[in-house]
Amino acid sequence: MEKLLQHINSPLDLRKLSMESLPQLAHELRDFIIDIVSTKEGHLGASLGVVELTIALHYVFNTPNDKLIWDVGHQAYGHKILTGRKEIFDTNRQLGGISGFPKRSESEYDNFGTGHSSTAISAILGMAISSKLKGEDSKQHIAVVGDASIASGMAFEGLNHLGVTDANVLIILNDNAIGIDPSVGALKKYLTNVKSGNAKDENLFECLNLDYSGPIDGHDLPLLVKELQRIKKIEGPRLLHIITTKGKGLKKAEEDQVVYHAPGKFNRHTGERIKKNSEPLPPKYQDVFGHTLVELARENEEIVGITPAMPTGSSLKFMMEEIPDRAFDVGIAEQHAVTLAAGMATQGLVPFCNIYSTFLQRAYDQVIHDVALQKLPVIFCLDRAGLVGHDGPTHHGVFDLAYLRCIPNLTIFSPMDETELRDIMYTAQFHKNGPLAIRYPRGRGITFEWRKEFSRIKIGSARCLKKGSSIAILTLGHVGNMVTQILNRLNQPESIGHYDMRFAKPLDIQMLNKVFEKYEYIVTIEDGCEMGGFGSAVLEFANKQNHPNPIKIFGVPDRFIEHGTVEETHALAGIDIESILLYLKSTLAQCE
Ligand SMILES: Cc1ncc(C[n+]2csc(CCOP(=O)(O)OP(=O)(O)O)c2C)c(N)n1
Ligand SMILES: CC(=O)[C@@H](O)[C@H](O)COP(=O)(O)O
Ligand SMILES: [Mg+2]
Repeated sequence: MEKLLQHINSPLDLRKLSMESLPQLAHELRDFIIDIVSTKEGHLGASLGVVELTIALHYVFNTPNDKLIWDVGHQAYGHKILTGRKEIFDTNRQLGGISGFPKRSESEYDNFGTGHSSTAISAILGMAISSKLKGEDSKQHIAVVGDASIASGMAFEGLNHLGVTDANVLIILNDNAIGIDPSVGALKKYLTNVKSGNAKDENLFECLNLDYSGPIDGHDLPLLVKELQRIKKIEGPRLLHIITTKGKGLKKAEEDQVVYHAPGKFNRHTGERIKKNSEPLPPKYQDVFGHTLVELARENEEIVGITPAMPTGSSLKFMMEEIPDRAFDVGIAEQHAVTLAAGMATQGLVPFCNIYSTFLQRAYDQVIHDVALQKLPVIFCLDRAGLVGHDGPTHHGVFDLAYLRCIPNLTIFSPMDETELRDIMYTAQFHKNGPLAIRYPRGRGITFEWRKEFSRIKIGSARCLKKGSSIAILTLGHVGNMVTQILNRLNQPESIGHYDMRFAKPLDIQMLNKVFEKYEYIVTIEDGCEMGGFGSAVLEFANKQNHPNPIKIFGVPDRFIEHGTVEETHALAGIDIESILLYLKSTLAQCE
């Protein structure tokens, strides 16, 4: 049979198809997504689950004139393929290729850039109000929001406003009963009741003044099209509740929805995941965090763990399995997670609040107002700090050092390896003098034998790893491991000293004074933004202490870094081995 998808280069082509041929197109679209993601990697389950919805939306609505926003955007692969990016979809998330999320600069069909969750309702309402003000009354505005994302505070703020407007907005609640990990909370319970017909009389969304319809089967394409055509004619704020299966159409992905959220490479026929490497590798920082927390929590009953919706990604799941009473997945609720931790800390608990660096941006005021101002001993474990690679600029954890360093009472540590991570976690439970943030990257460390006995780290203490004579390299965190490779490629490695500073705040002033007196040139390396980060802290120190040494800062420059492998994104940011070597060679030449 001739493929339908090959003739679809835009929704205009799609709209020429008969209703009867749409299920065939859905089948092909699903296959296409599976084909590419099985080799190129990326988010899988969410896009497979909305194949029918994607087709129905572009079939019924007049996109891009009608506005469509995909919340989070990890489910928008079908949308990308149907809106002119089929031929380049194999570049998804690769350096120079298309983004894994909707992006305004990429297509007129990507009405709003997403990546972080729960923004779509506010953004679509903004567009709808703008349409009203411009007199474009017939324009439709649609936001697709998942069941986990709609439970977030920001989504509720949007719904609360939406319900008192007459804006032409349709919210599609895509309810698959799972986020990355199973959805949590009272709203999940409510949605389960609605689906099973056990909800009490009042409908939550109707109470919020939305014209509610559903729940309907989100894989029944004719039904979806019919329902969307009906709803399209209604004015004002509406919500359609659809039920879908994450991973739909690939058995393995339906069966193991957590793993197949983003499974890596897999066999496109069987769904079996392809193992990357059989060589033993050092552990992931995430696993060291997860296992260490369990070890510490077994000994210290005050320890609690918190994650906003990332138990698997952060490895808090280990504690949730072993000590469920003291480990909390609060859903996509970063602000709540931080203030919850603050509340617990007031009562003497020792909260380890694990949040991806990029998602802590959501809870900045809570860090300042609820935690630091009250000097509460909350331990922030900032996962995915630095450049994260293929997720790109929405997810790079590069701003944390700058946005945390300026907050009084807050201590900031970054481990260079697994042992340091364990030791600072051990130390953190005794640190009662305000919050402590521990930032570490996505992925593996360097130490195989990491389950060593704990030792306590002195707050504000740096380590000298190698003495030198003319250039001191000061590093913060895992990026410090680059220095060994750099030294191996230099003719005069003896001229270079290396210091693992560990604390971005407080700095080890004693050590720094010695370093600035001994060495002529100072180089700082970090994987955070160069403005306001660790290098800036060293500059401020030098300025205060009147040290005249030239200081070169290697950090992420003042622009958003695109997606690619971690190595590629480091090179884009100029914090890769080659860029640092270039600088060191020319500086060493001046020292001669
Ligand atoms: C603010 C924020 N916190 C956490 C995440 C990580 N995250 C990405 S997708 C996801 C789950 C979304 O679940 P749901 O909205 O139900 O969509 P589904 O994946 O089921 O389609 C989470 C927690 C995020 N993108 N943004
Ligand atoms: C879409 C989203 O926000 C998450 O799925 C994110 O991509 C997870 O990142 P990790 O793979 O680093 O856990
Ligand atoms: Mg979901």
